[in-house]
Order: sequence, then C-alpha cells, then structure tokens
Amino acid sequence: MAFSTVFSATTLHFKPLSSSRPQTNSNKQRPSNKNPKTRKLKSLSYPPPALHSSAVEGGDATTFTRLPPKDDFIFDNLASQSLSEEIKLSDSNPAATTTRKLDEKLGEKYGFDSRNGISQENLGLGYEGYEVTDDLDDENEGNDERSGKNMRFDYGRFELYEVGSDDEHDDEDDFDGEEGLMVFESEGVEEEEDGTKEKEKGVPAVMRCFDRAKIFVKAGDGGNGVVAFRREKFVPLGGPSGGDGGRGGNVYVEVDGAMNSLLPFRKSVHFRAGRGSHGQGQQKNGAKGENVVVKVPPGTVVRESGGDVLFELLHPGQRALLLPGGRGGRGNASFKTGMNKVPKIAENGEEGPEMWLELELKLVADVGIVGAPNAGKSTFLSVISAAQPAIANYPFTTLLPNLGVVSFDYDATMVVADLPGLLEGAHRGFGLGHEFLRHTERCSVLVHIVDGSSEQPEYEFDAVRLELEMFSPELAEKPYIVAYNKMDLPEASENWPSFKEALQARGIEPFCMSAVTGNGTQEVTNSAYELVCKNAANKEEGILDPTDLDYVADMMQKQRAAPISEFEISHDSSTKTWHVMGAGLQRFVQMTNWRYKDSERRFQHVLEACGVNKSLMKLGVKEGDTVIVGGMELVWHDAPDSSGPTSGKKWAAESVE
Ligand SMILES: Nc1nc2c(ncn2[C@@H]2O[C@H](COP(=O)(O)OP(=O)(O)OP(=O)(O)O)[C@@H](O)[C@H]2O)c(=O)[nH]1
Ligand SMILES: [Mg+2]
Repeated sequence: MAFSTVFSATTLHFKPLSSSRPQTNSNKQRPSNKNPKTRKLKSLSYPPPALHSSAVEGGDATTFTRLPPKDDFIFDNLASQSLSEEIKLSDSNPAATTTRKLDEKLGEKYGFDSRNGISQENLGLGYEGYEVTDDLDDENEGNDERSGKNMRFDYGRFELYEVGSDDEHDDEDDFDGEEGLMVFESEGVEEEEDGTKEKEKGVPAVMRCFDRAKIFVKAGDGGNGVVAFRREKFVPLGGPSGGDGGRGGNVYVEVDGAMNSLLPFRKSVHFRAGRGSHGQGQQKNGAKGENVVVKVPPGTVVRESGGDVLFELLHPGQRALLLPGGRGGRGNASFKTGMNKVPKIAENGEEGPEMWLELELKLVADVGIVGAPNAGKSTFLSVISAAQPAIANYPFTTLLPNLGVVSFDYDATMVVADLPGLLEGAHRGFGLGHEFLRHTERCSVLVHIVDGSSEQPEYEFDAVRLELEMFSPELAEKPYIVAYNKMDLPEASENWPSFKEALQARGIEPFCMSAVTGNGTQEVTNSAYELVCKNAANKEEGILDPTDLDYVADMMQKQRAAPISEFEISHDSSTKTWHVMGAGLQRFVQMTNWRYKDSERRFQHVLEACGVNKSLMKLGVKEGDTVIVGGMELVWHDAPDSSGPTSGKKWAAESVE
C-alpha cells in the first residue's frame, strides 16, 4: 500500500494531554492481602530450658520509649479541663453505647453507679506522688458528682487524642522543637474559624509515625538512545553508531531486621531510583540506573495508597521487587535495516512507574504484655530480656511499644513486646492502648500483668480483659497468662489468695511474681514460651511464598508488553474529539523522540500498521476532527488522492493551537 504523509510545510506541535506513564491502578486487580498469619517461627525446643536472664545480645533488644518530663503530668489545667469536655469526646463516638453497657456490666459486678462513669477510685488504682490536692478539689467542686470524691489520679489529659487521625499537616506541631521530647498536653480542643465546631488534635506525630508511614516510590526512567554516525578516517559512510540508553533503576522493598519502627520514614518520604544513562556515539550503551532499596522493619504491611494490600514482609532479608525500571531507548544503530541503512531516529527512554505507598507496621512479637497503666509491664520486660524500657511510678511511662528478646538455651528465642497501658475505653481511643493494641494481633500469646497493689486487682483484670474483647474478639481468644505482680508489697500479698481463688473459680490459673525482685518471673516466661511453642506448631501451614513477592513488578512488565494493536476508540461528538487509548500506544508515544524527523514518519506508519487509521475512518472521522493518541493531540486531515485508490484517507498531525 502506498503511503503518503501530508506533513507538508506544517510544523508539528504536540500537546500532551496526560502523562503517558503506565498506570499502576491495575494492581488493584490483585486479590488483596495475603494471610497475615503466615509468620514462621523458628523450631523451638519444648519444654523450655532454663531462662538466661542476661543472655540477650544487646543489639537485639530495642526500645522506643521516650520518657516525658514529669512536669507534663502536673494538674495545672485539670480544673479548667473539666471532665465534661472529655466525656463529650467519648460520647461522640459510635462505640459509646457499647461502652456504656460495659460500664454498667462492671458497675453491677463491683457495686458502683455506672451512670457516673468509672472513676479511678472505682478502678482502685493508686499513683504515688500524683494525688489530687485539696485546691484542685475546691476548683473542681461543681464536678464532684462526676469525678468522684478523693479521686487520686485522672487520666483525662490523655483522653484527648483523636485516634486514627490522618492529618498530614500537623506533624511538626506536636513537638516542642527538641527531637524526642514530646509535648503531651491537652491542648487538643481547638475552635475552628466559624467557632461552632471543635477539632481534636491527632495523636502526636512520633506515635503516629511509629507504625504508619506514607512514602513515594519511583522507578528510574530509561536513558535515551542517540543518533550518531561513525566518522573515521578511511572509513567512508561509516553507518549509524548511536548507542541505546541504559535501563532505569528498580525499586525494591527489603526487610531490615535491625529496624523496629517506621519512624525513619518521617524524614525521608521520596524514594527515586536512578535514571539510566543516555546512549553515546560509537555504539556505547548507557549505564543502568541505580536501584533503590526501601528498608522496612519486619512485620510491615505494604499497601498502594488508597488501594489494596500489595504484600506483607515478615522475615529479615525478604526482598520484593516492587517497581521495575524503565527500558532504555534504542539508538539509531538499532534501527538500521536493509531498507534504511542511515536511520535518523532514536527513542526516548521509557518512564519508570511511580506510586504512593502506605506502610503499616504490626510488630512481629511472639508475646505481648498487656495490663493497666503502672502494673509493671516494662519492669517485667526489663527483667526477662536485655531491653531497657523507661520505668517510672506514673501511668503512661511507656508511650511506644518496646521489644525485647528472651533467650533460652540452645539458641531458642522469644520476642516479647511491652505495650502502653490499657485504660477503660481504650478500644474507643482512650489512653494510648488503642493505638498499639493492633500490635498484639501478631502475638500468639498475651501476658496479662495485674497490679497486685491496686485496691481491686480483680476489677482491674476484668476491665482490661473487656477492653481486649471490645477491641477485637480475636484478640480476646488468644491464649493468655495472668501474672499477679508486686508480690513484694504487703497489700499485694494480702490480696493474692482472694484473687487467686476468684480466678481459679473461673478456670484461670494465675501466676504471682514480683517483677522488681525477679521472683516468679521465670515461671511466667516459661509458661508463655510453652504456649508460644504450641501455637507455632499449629501455625506451620500458612507460610508465605517468598517467590510471590515480585508479582507487582511482574504485572507491570506484562502491562508494558501490551501489544500496540490493542486499543479502544471513543468519540465525543460535541467537541469532535476521538480518543484512541491503549497501554501499548501510550508507551509508544512516550518513547517517541520527536526531535528526529524519521520519528514522525515512523509514528504515521505505526498508526497505519496497527489499524488506528482504518478504525477511525470506519467510525467516520472527518477533516478537522481532533484525535488524541496516547496523550498526544492531533488533527485529522484527509490526504490528497494522489497516491492511488488504495491510499484512501490519511490523517496528519498538525498544530491545534
Ligand atoms: N514493689 C514493686 N514495684 C513494682 C513491681 N513491678 C513494678 N513496680 C513499680 O511500678 C511502677 C511502674 O512500673 P512500670 O514497669 O513502669 O509499669 P508499666 O506497666 O510499664 O506502666 P506504663 O508503661 O505506664 O503502662 C514502677 O515504679 C516500678 O518500680 C514489683 O514487682 N514490686
Ligand atoms: Mg511501661
């Protein structure tokens, strides 16, 4: 078929309408989430050998606890921060009704009026050094009924953080400028401009960034090919010698066993792989772009922003190829054919794909330590492992989970996570517990520490158990051990027999210990280890197939390889516009380097060969219609009839402005 172009004297002006980058949305077709419980435990010996209290390598145990200055816990604004405000916050929560029922349930059992809410007096927790003074009682007179008399500690200040806030813009606001020192004050309620709505501040950035991050990744673009000709003495007509561009770098996501949080992503958000070098004369191909490896802690769930889970990375060393780099463009040496021995054409490099990712960390620990604030959880962790979490006699000493590794003989280990204290209402955002309760989802066993020195240890135990149930029934079904702590204190040892009896009556066999002296802690650890071993045996089946991790990149490669002849045409009669859409065509347009004259001819030829022209004519395209191909806007022109009957109509690109 004769082919006549009608570029004539018109200069070409292309107006890209949209990026011709491969879309990554198609990843959504992938069935979501792998089974999250696919963690494989090392083969562990059973029954457990003796515990080495000091056998942990320092490097294994880490802590993220930041100790807030004690001054942050003063009660200066407790009076002005009336309880009614706090109650308002919780009332707005849809879970409030359920919680009211929970309060009533506990109220019935322990004989107080649940309508007044559950005061700390009822909870029976004492916090030395933080008793509310008479002055405060005076100032709080009007609230006596709600807050209860002789209230010893109020958690109100911690209840103001809106859990799950995704506000991206207040990161810096939560800090007082000094790295690591968190301003922990109840300045959460702000009036909006119109003065009608109240807005709560989010969880402080350091806590939010501990286990959640949003990052941008981009694979490297391919290098461009070049047009060059061999020019050498005594070699006339040396021929084309333009080299190809190098491939762009890939983006990998790799598990780094030394990492325990997503905090590093707070400062580095963008990860771009290197672009391939351009080709050069003398048939020199460009170098490959540098790969980029995004390091994440074990237990990271990787999700496409606003989309499905792509994969979960659990074991150190696991590596997933996420985005493949763009292909290098071909130089003119690659276009040499028998028909065209001096091609003046080269391609652009292919653009590397990009996407926003949401990372979520669910700690990979075998055992999770839960309990009310100040129960001695961190003390227990510090005794059984080499971790050195902050320990102090006030609630919420622990703001971020701590991990510790407990080592047994024969190289058997167990990872233990100490979580922030749980308050009543934690499941709906009170205290810090809610933020971190989901970290227990990967734990196979829970150790529930009860403060024996509290006024009603059994009540404290029930309240925390109910919180776990309210958060997730699955969590409540996990095997757990009850450890009654602070046995060295007389009040604790006095209450122990009644506590033990009460729990035994319910079929639970509690342990007693003193975390401070270390008495009884080994029994608790051993018992937890036994449960971990039992669970590990049950979970052997669901092992994640590591070869499957590259599937995102594979899908993209497949999408790239889409044939150019697969396209769809849509017509908008009001604007006389035709849209020709196809992944192959889009990629072809993006890689066409319009600087070279042969590119235009090739473009026309490809449109003819892949059937775009034919299809458009069939659908009735008319002189002057706009045609958009792979992001390029062009105008259709009927070709002059000079090239014979078979040539029919041709169309040409020309300026549309
Ligand atoms: N007497 C005695 N005191 C203990 C024992 N265990 C912990 N404590 C004390 O209880 C206080 C709280 O201990 P932590 O380990 O910080 O308690 P926690 O449960 O981690 O508290 P949060 O992190 O605030 O939830 C500290 O002053 C400890 O010294 C114990 O067995 N006996
Ligand atoms: Mg603690």
